[in-house]
Amino acid sequence: MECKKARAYSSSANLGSGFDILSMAHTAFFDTIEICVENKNSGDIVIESNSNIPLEPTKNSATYPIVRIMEERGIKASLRVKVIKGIPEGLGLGSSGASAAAAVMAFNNLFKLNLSKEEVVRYAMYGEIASSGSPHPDNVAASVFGGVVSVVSVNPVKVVEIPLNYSFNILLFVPLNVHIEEKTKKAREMVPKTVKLSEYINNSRYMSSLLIGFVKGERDLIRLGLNDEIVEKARLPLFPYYPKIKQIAIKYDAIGSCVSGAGPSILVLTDKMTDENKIAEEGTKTCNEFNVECKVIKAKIAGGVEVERRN
Ligand SMILES: Nc1ncnc2c1ncn2[C@@H]1O[C@H](COP(=O)(O)OP(=O)(O)OP(=O)(O)O)[C@@H](O)[C@H]1O
Ligand SMILES: N[C@@H](CCO)C(=O)O
Repeated sequence: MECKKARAYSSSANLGSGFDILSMAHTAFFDTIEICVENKNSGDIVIESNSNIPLEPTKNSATYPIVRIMEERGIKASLRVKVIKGIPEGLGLGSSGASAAAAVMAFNNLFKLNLSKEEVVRYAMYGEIASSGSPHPDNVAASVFGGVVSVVSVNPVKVVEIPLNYSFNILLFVPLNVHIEEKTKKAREMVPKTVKLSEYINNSRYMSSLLIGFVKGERDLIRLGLNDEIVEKARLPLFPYYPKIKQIAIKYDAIGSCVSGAGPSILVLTDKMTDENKIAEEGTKTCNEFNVECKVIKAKIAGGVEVERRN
């Protein structure tokens, strides 16, 4: 029986005002997906997992993309898919997206499809439909490409890797005692359908500042760019502790802070000027004030999805 394993890292999407556009992969956590071909004459998929995720192939973000690839390309095979979760689910860390990215990459390798990275993203987006009902491309793009990415087009999928000329570390405030059923689906329903022109202009300024800050290596521009007047504001009830954590981050000279994806995790970018310990100490106290127990994870920018080489 032939098998392939792939690993994909966690991600924080919606960087600043980059809702559904800007995302970064980080080393905080990773998922591993192993796909084995049992035979090539039927199309059933059996899922095994170490975590409490759906085991119905069309409901699991790792396997729904595989179902769609097999349908689209007329591939018949009985598969055993092991979803080894390292990324906690429903916390804004791109858990569903990483599973999808790793599964598509493993399948791509197993069946020698030679998919481009953007085709891997296109198929992995089906995984986000399975988990949240919408094919948002940002988490999967970061898990596939690594680094910081901008999804500049979805039809066709076009992903641009952002050159980073400012080195930074990452702190993530990850709530341990928060579980919101279908969190991203609910969070997407909270986003307003229309916005004020002034909010649109300010958010466009922030995105411009963030991108230029990353490329030119200008700390102040990155800080200014990590703001959002539309989506974070609309979703604030999901993470009421965020404004105070953001203030603490700036007080102790972080580069900046924003919500990680649809939350409830919070992302803080730091460098040598930052007092990370004070941010961690006072930020976790802030979580406690809201009856939330936050764990602080230190991480760095991660690479893209990788097929594990059998030694
Ligand atoms: N392979 C999978 N990995 C993680 N979650 C999965 C997977 N398959 C289905 N799900 C379901 O998707 C939901 C988690 O996805 P959701 O989009 O809400 O959050 P997330 O992907 O963990 O983080 P983010 O907010 O960054 O998208 C859970 O209800 C989970 O049961
Ligand atoms: N852009 C997506 C990311 C989910 O992590 C959303 O905010 O719904």
